[in-house]
Amino acid sequence: MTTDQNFTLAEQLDRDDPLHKFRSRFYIESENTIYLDGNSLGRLPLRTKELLSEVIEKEWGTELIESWNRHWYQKTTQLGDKIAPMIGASNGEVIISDSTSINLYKLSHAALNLQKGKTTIVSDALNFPTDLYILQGLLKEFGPEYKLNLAQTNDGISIETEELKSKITENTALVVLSLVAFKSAFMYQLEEITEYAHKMGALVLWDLSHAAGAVEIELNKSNADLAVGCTYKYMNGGPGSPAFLYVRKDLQDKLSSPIQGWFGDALPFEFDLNYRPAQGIRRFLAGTPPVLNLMAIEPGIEMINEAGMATIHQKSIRLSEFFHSMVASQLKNYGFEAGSPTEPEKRGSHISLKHVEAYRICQALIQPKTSTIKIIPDFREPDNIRFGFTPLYTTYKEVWQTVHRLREIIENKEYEQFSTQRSDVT
Ligand SMILES: Cc1ncc(COP(=O)(O)O)c(C=O)c1O
Ligand SMILES: Nc1ccccc1C(=O)C[C@H](N)C(=O)O
Repeated sequence: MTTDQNFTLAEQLDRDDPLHKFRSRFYIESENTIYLDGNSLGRLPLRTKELLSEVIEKEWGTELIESWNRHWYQKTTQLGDKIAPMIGASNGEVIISDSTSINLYKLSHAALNLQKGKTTIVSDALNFPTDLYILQGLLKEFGPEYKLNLAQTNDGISIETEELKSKITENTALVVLSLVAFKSAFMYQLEEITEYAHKMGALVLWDLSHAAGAVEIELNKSNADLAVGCTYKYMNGGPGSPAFLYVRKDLQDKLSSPIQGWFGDALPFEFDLNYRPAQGIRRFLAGTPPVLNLMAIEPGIEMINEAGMATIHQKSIRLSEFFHSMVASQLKNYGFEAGSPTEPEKRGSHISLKHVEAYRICQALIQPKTSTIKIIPDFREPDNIRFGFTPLYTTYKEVWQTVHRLREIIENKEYEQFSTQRSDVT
C-alpha cells in the first residue's frame, strides 16, 4: 500500500473507531503533539482536572478532616472494586495501596512465608528492574538458602514457555512475572503459566503494570493468586498515583503483610497497641494514602469501564497492526529492527523498534527542528524506541504521522543534530 492509501485508511479507521468519543475527554493541549508514552504516564482526563480542584477546595479546604468519613477512608477499596472488572477480578479482591514496588514486596514476602520450605523464586530476564531488585532484597532477608532463578531470553524480545517452565520446580515458592514486558511488550499466556505453576505447587504474582487497562485480563478465570500494577499508565491516574494489588479471596486471610501499618489493622481507630490484621483485602494496606493522588485515579478507571476492555484491547491490536504494516512497507531499508513480538496475541499495547541511532531519533521526534509535529515516544537502553498506543486517545492518523516522521528523520539525517548524552529520564 502506498503512503497515500495508508493515510486514507487511517482516516477511515478513525471514523469507524468505536472509542472515538473518548479522545475529547482528555486534556490535549495541541493536535500537533502526538503522545505515544501513555504506557509510562497516561494523559490527563479532563474530569480529573475538575475533580482535583473540587477535592482541594471543597474537601481539603472546607470540609477538612470530615472528608475522611465522607469521601476518603473507603476510597482504597471502592477504587479497587472499580478496577476489578478491568482485570477479571471480583469485589473485595483489589485495593489501592502504596506503589507497585512496595506492593510487590508485601505480596512476595507474604507468599514466601506461606510457602515455607520451598526456597526458590522464579522470574525472567525481561522483567522490570524494580521487580528483580525487590526479589534480590527478599533473598537477603529470607536467608542464603533462598535463590532467584531467571528464565532467559533467546532473542531479547520474548521468553519461550518451555524455558520458563523448566525453571519452575517443586522447590519453587513463587513465580513473579510481568504479564507484559516493559521493553518488548512480550505478553505471557496468564492461564497456562498459572496452571503449570500450581501443578508444581508454586504461587504466581503477576505485575500488570503494562497490561492493566491495555489488554483483557482474566485473573479469576485463570485462578490467579496475586497481582500488582500501577495506575499512572493506561489508567491515567497521574504521576506517582498509588498502585493496586490483587489477592485471590481464599488466599487473603492466609497471607500476612510484612508492613504491619495501622491502615491494615482490623479497627485502626480503636488504637489498640497490638496489631490485629483486618479480614480480607484491607490487611494489605500500610499507612495513610496520598489522598490527592488517590482521588485523581477515579475518572481514568471510569472511562475504561465505560469503554470496556474487549473494545480497548481490540483497538490496541488494530493500532499496533497498522503501525507494524506501515513500518514494514515504509521503513524497510532504514535500519530498524523489530523489538517486539509480531503476533498480536503475544504483545501488550506498545511496540519497540530497534535502531543503532534510537536515542537520537527519539530526540528528533520529541524536538522537531523542521516539522510542526512533535511526537513523544520513549527510549529504553540500549537501542529501543518504545511507541505506546493508548486506545482511548491514540488515533490511527497519529500512527500514520509517526511512521511518516520516522522516515523523514532518517532520510534527512535529522538525528545528527542531537547529542547521545542521555537525560535523567529517557
Ligand atoms: C512492570 C513495572 N513494574 C513496576 C514499575 C514501577 O513501579 P513503581 O511505581 O513502584 O516505581 C514499572 C514502571 O515504572 C513497571 O513497568
Ligand atoms: N514511573 C516512572 C517515572 C518516571 C519515568 C518513567 C516511569 C515509568 O513508569 C517507566 C515505565 N515503568 C517503563 O516501563 O519504563
